[in-house]
Amino acid sequence: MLELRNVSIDVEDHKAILKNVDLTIEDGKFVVITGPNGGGKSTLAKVIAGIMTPSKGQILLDGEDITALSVTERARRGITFAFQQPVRFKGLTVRDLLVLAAGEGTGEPGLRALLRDVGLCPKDYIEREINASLSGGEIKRIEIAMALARKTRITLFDEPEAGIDLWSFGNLIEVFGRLRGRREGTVIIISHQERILDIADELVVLAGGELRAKGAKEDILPELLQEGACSFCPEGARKGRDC
Ligand SMILES: Nc1ncnc2c1ncn2[C@@H]1O[C@H](COP(=O)(O)OP(=O)(O)OP(=O)(O)O)[C@@H](O)[C@H]1O
Repeated sequence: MLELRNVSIDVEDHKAILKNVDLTIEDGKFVVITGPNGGGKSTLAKVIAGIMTPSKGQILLDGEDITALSVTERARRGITFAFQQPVRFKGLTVRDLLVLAAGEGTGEPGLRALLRDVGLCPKDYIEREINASLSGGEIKRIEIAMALARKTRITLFDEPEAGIDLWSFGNLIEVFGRLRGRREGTVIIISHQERILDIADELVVLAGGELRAKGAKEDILPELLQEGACSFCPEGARKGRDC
C-alpha cells in the first residue's frame, strides 16, 4: 500500500504546488489522476517516483517511510516511472530494450509475448532500431511493453495518450484494459482522457495543488463529466458558482 501523508511541495516565493495531499493507494489498483492543467498531477507523480522531494509530509510504502529515498532506491522497491520517450542510443533495438526491462534470463518466447501484448507483431518489430523511424504510437507501445516486462509493484504513466493519433488511441486503451485485467501491480496513470478515466478502478482529482476528490470511478466520473460543473475547479469552488 502506498500512502501520502500531508504532502506539500513549495517552490520559489513559497508558492505551493502541492498542498497537504493525503492519499492512499491500495495494491493492485488501476488509478487515474486527473484534473485541470497545472493542478499538480505531474508533480504528484514525480513525488511518488522520487524525482521531487516534498517540502513537508511523508510517503510510505507498506508502512516504510520512503520520503528520503532516491529514484533508484524506490525503483529497487518496485516504483517505476514509465518515461514518455525510451532511451535512444544508436544501434539499440526493441529487443535490447525489452531484455533490459525483463532481465537477461527472459527467453525469446517471453520477449515476443510482450510485443504481442501491446499489439505489435514481434516479427516486424523485435529487431527494429529505436530511432525516429518508429511512430509516436509505436514508441508508446514499446514503452508500455517495457513497463509490463519490469513487473514492478507500482508503475506510473504521465499522459500516455500524448502524441497518439485517434486510431492508435483505441489500441492504447485496449492495452491498458489488458494491463488492468492482469492485476499484476498497481498502475497510476495521469490522464485527461475520458476513455482512460473510464477504465479506472479509482479516480483522483487534483486541482490547484489540492486533492479535490478520490473514489470509485462510478462516484466521481459523473460529476467530472457534468457540463459546466465547477466543484473541482478552484475558481468555481471559491466563488461558490459555476464558471
Ligand atoms: N519546479 C517548479 N517550479 C515552479 N513551478 C513549478 C515547478 N514545477 C511545477 N510548477 C508549477 O506547478 C503547477 C503544477 O504543475 P504540474 O506539472 O504538476 O501540473 P499538471 O497538473 O501535471 O498540469 P498539466 O495537466 O498541464 O500537465 C504548475 O502551475 C507549474 O507551472
